[in-house]
Amino acid sequence: MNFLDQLRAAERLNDSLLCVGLDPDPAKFPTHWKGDAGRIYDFCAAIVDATKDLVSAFKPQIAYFAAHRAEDQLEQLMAHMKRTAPHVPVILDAKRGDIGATAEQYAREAFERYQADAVTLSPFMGRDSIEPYLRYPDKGAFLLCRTSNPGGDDWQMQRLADQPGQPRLFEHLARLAQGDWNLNGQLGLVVGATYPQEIERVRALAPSLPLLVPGVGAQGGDAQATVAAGWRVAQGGGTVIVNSSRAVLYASSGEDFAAAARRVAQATRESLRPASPVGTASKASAN
Ligand SMILES: O=c1ccn([C@@H]2O[C@H](COP(=O)(O)O)[C@@H](O)[C@H]2O)c(=O)[nH]1
Repeated sequence: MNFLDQLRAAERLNDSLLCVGLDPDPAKFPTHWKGDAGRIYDFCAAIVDATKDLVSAFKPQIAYFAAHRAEDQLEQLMAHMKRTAPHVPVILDAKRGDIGATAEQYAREAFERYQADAVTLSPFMGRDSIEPYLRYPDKGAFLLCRTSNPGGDDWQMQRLADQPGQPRLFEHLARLAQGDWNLNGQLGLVVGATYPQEIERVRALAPSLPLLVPGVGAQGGDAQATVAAGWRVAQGGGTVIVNSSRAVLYASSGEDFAAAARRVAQATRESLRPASPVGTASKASAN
């Protein structure tokens, strides 16, 4: 099963557009584990176990593991997710971007070492920096397009004078990802929930691509506006994968942290309900 099929199956099974982000920060761990980087696996596995029937995807952010020399715990966690939640695709948030030869190694890391189903990439170095990931035909790749942070304006909102209509950089990228760059239909785009108008614009330019949307929860993005702007499955278009990390992970600092995470995940899933049921499949999207 390829990444998109896996994603749509998980959305339907769990009736959800929510992605729980796994950003383990030992300084924020529950009191009994606080500051203990040796508990990264235990913490994340407990969150996975508590939410695996509520999500369409999980998104571990690699920096939170690498910073604590916890890559072995990330490998363990990936294996845990494959074993206990095989129906939930895992997007490795690595934001890689480098020349082709180096990208080949990053692709091996994401897809062979960690067994991720999809990866996030920075498209700044162009098409040849993306191609090595697309050689894994069942895997997905999400390109940073209109990110959730204020500094995204610095590049992504600039206009390209030599393109017809002088599109903004993020608009140009959305077109490329929907078109020429998407060799085997593996690409998606990252668009922040903090900019619903731009989600709508990206959706217009990339009607069928899955959009990974971080920014609800701790960053204050509007869940309902995100779904209204980006979810087009009922019309035969693309879906949204709406990520929340800190708001779920650190819902409680007590021993009840996993139960509290589950409650927040449940409430967030509810806040992401589209007008038609998540499982809606039009003719086009069922293909
Ligand atoms: O534009 C982007 C791209 C990626 N992220 C990542 O998503 C999560 C958000 O975490 P919260 O705690 O829900 O704010 C985090 O891993 C970021 O690296 C993003 O926020 N914005």
